[in-house]
Amino acid sequence: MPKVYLSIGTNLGDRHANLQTAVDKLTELYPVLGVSKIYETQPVGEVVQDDFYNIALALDVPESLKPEVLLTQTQQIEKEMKRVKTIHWGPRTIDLDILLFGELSMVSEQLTIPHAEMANRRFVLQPLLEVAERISDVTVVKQTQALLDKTADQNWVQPTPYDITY
Ligand SMILES: Nc1ncnc2c1ncn2[C@@H]1O[C@H](COP(=O)(O)OP(=O)(O)OP(=O)(O)O)[C@@H](O)[C@H]1O
Ligand SMILES: Nc1nc2c(c(=O)[nH]1)N=C(CO)CN2
Repeated sequence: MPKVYLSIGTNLGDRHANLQTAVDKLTELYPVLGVSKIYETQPVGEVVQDDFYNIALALDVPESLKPEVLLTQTQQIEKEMKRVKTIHWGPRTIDLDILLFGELSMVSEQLTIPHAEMANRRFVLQPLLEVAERISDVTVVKQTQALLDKTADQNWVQPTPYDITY
């Protein structure tokens, strides 16, 4: 069964509750293999906005699952959580990104996998490394560690004492 890694971010409202709600909705769809700690992270990009909470998690998905279907499901969760699209890269209740989908590498109008920006984002790589370590995914640990070592992004990423339950 392919492993899918997602990144989830929020910087509006009750950030801990937003992450927990998104994970609860995902557990109704697929078994969750592991979740990182919650990280508080400095906003990346030009927009002046509040700090984010970010997590990464791993899902066990069926071989038959098409990435486009997963995207529709993650976008449905965003909709249900009343994510309102306003400013590009601006504040959001919840944002779910597909980072890795098994061994798949693809670029289409809708989807780029692995995620196009992940290599430059400490707020993605740090939680991804942690969850890959938690589930002993040696390949992803190695790849992610190499990317983290290279990242020039200086924005801070710090673990919070909060955990997601699943
Ligand atoms: N790996 C991926 N995971 C999720 N979405 C992706 C991925 N690759 C491409 N996309 C596309 O990115 C589009 C925009 O995603 P999203 O709304 O999260 O954008 P953003 O980078 O957060 O910026 P914006 O502030 O413009 O919304 C989605 O509609 C989706 O089609
Ligand atoms: N720290 C942090 N910064 C961001 C984030 C995010 O999730 N975390 N998401 C963004 C839009 O995709 C833009 N900037």
